Amino acid sequence: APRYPRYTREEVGRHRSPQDRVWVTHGTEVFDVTDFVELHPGGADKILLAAGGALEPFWALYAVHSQPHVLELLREYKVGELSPEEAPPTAAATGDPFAGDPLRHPGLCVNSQKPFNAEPPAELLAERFLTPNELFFTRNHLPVPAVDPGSYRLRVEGPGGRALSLSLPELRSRFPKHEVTATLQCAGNRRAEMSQVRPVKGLPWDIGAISTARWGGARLRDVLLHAGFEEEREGEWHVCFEGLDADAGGAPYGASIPYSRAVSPAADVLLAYEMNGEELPRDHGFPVRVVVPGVVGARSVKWLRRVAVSPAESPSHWQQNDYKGFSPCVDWDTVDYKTAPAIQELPVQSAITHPRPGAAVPAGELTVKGYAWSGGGRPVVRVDVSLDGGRTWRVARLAGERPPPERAWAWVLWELQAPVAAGAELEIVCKAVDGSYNVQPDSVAPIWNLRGVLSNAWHRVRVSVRD
Ligand code: HEM
Repeated sequence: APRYPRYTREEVGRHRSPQDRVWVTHGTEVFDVTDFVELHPGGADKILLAAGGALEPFWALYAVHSQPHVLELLREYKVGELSPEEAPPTAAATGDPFAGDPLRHPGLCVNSQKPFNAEPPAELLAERFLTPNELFFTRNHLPVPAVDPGSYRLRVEGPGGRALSLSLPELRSRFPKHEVTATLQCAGNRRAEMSQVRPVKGLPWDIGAISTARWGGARLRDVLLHAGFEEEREGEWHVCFEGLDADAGGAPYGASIPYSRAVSPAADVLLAYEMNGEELPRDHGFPVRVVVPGVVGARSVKWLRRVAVSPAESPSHWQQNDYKGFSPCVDWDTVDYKTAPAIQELPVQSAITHPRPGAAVPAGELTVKGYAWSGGGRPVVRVDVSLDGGRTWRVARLAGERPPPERAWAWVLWELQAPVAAGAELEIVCKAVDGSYNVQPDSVAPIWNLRGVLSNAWHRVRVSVRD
């Protein structure tokens, strides 16, 4: 057998265009597929999304590739093997607190490198109900902590000093594993549209700061009851979470949820150690994260080190002075964060993932695709789609099974087919309705807010139909 040169993932990542050659990996093998790009039955644009990284997360979305003839074809393009002893740089060695961050898939659309914030390409977002882990949107506030699973301990505390310390094997063995399919969405999803109205402060997320996974872990409820806390508490209590990620001054990321949600068996709040059947990836909170279904992603604290029952909300910056909504009349000179509640359940949301803005689509039958979701476990009951800017409407077909009422934690994917005539200019619009008949606002300006959160106006995509 031929001996192949060894490459690091970083070296592979430098080959992302026909000019620099297009390299991809599959397993531990490296391929130069530059000459295949134009021959790809799925299109050159699709194959380029994987350029510089692993094919697996993309092929997980398109089952056509799990056929022997595809692997055979790939074998012709082999140029190397991945180095087995790829030692990542450490934060201590370089003085860069982000140097120990994991390697990411180059197909992600990056909004900020340090801390790392990235979303999957919109055209792939709704291709599958479960988002592959490598493509799941990543929202980090700080460097990714390096956690040794052997010495990891989760502390559970309350007033009066009641404390429990759990190792990873204890968390896995003492509590039944509970699985929940839940969508997480960042409060800033679709912020880019809001900044077109007036500038806002924050990462310019497109429509991809939302993803869905099957999470596995212990129920927070079971852990709290095991630690001696009761089913109900008089008055307003909270459960505060702290991560192992900390800023330069040592302050950890933190957030809290109401006690009633934390102990409710119907709320399905998890201390998750699995994501889509695998251990949590480092970017998603290895070894343990909170997953609060139906609630803004900011409360699903990653790299969890401490759970504390408290009479007050988390004192963290991100609970007190961020992730809150304000009137369009409030600016940075007048804002008073104490006057608004922390965002918990999110409003109803939907977006078009296909076609993309500015596309030139063929005449004939057009397929419009997208996602829809609502907070608080409210199911999406309908998605309306317009091709003429909202003058006339059709009802999209919702895919998948109907979730149990009040526990609709995951998005629905929807699709609409409609005939379109050559030369037409279309303004495609979508809007979702949830089980409480909440609807999305028709435009962005009336919900504009200085931090660019809760951006859920009708999603509009302009395309032209080719002659
Ligand atoms: C080197 C990498 C790749 C190879 C060798 C490859 C190969 C192929 C082959 C042989 C087919 C036809 C399969 C059949 O019908 O029997 C196919 C179809 C397809 N591929 Fe890929 N592919 C690659 C990467 C990708 C990526 C990264 C994506 C998506 C991001 C993708 C998306 C598609 C789609 C959507 C089709 C179906 C096209 C259709 O039937 O209309 N492929 N690919």
